Amino acid sequence: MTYIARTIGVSKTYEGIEVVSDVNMNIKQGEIYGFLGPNGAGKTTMMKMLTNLVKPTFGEIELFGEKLTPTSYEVLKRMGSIIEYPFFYDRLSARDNLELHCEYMGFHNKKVINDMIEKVGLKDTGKKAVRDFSLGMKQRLGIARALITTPELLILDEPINGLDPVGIKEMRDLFKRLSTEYRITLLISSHILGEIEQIADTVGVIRGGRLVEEVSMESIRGLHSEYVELQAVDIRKATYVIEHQLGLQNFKLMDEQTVRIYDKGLVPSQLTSQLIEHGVQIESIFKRSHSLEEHFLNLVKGDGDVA
Ligand SMILES: Nc1ncnc2c1ncn2[C@@H]1O[C@H](COP(=O)(O)OP(=O)(O)OP(=O)(O)O)[C@@H](O)[C@H]1O
Repeated sequence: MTYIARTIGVSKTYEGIEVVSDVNMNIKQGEIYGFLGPNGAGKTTMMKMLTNLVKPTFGEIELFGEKLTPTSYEVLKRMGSIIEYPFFYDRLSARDNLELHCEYMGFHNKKVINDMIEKVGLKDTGKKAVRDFSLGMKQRLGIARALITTPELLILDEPINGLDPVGIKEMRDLFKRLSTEYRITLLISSHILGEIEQIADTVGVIRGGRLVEEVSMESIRGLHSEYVELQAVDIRKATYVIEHQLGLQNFKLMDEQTVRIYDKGLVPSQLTSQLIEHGVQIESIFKRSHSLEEHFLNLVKGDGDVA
């Protein structure tokens, strides 16, 4: 497994208060890593540490396999970020803003500007001043600016915050494109699950400065599909009926009395009538669906505002 960024036991204390505690994050090359947590959980602080804006009190950070130190300039050149709200000259156009940025950064390859403007979908804005941009357009311009040095890793703190549904959709599409077409690894923070779950490959959940979960969305989806749970006196007989009479394959014996059936095509009324017909005494039967939302809400319970 190639990790583009890792944190090893990272903590940060401000004025005697530990706001990030012993965090181990593992961001794989090429993925979209969704960093989810309520306001004040420590997302921005983590991102600032990853970009060398803030030094960890304890622990280590590895970027592109190298330990991050105060002089890791080469490593930092391989990443782009938007952590605070990006500043623009609001009387100037998107292109002029990006040109000024290149000059300021001493980056002489201005040819990339057109590519970046196109990449983030601002090609048609022409001479329009940034002050007349929507919030979504400004966010995309910020991303274009962060992409100018063609980073391999892009770190975005709450990039969807405040956008309307159209803006959110455009931003999501942009993230997917950056990931699939341009192979950029993305670390995106949010306090809203719905924003993260549709795009992320891996989700890290932070609460009160602690990373309470880091998991692939694929495994989470698998875990939280719907199932029917059956309790019966003679569970062996019940599984025989499930397998041979109803032709179902996807079930799991949980204990001496309980079986969970994951088959999507299962009709519970059919199951009960077959079981009764074959003399199986049913103790209980119910359909369960533990949604993704419930799962994450349970993880951050107590802190309130993860939606
Ligand atoms: N420079 C600082 N000095 C003191 N405390 C700080 C500083 N920066 C952040 N904190 C505190 O650290 C905690 C975590 O803040 P952080 O901004 O990392 O959280 P967050 O998850 O990004 O939340 P939000 O989405 O509200 O920005 C908060 O309690 C915050 O008040």
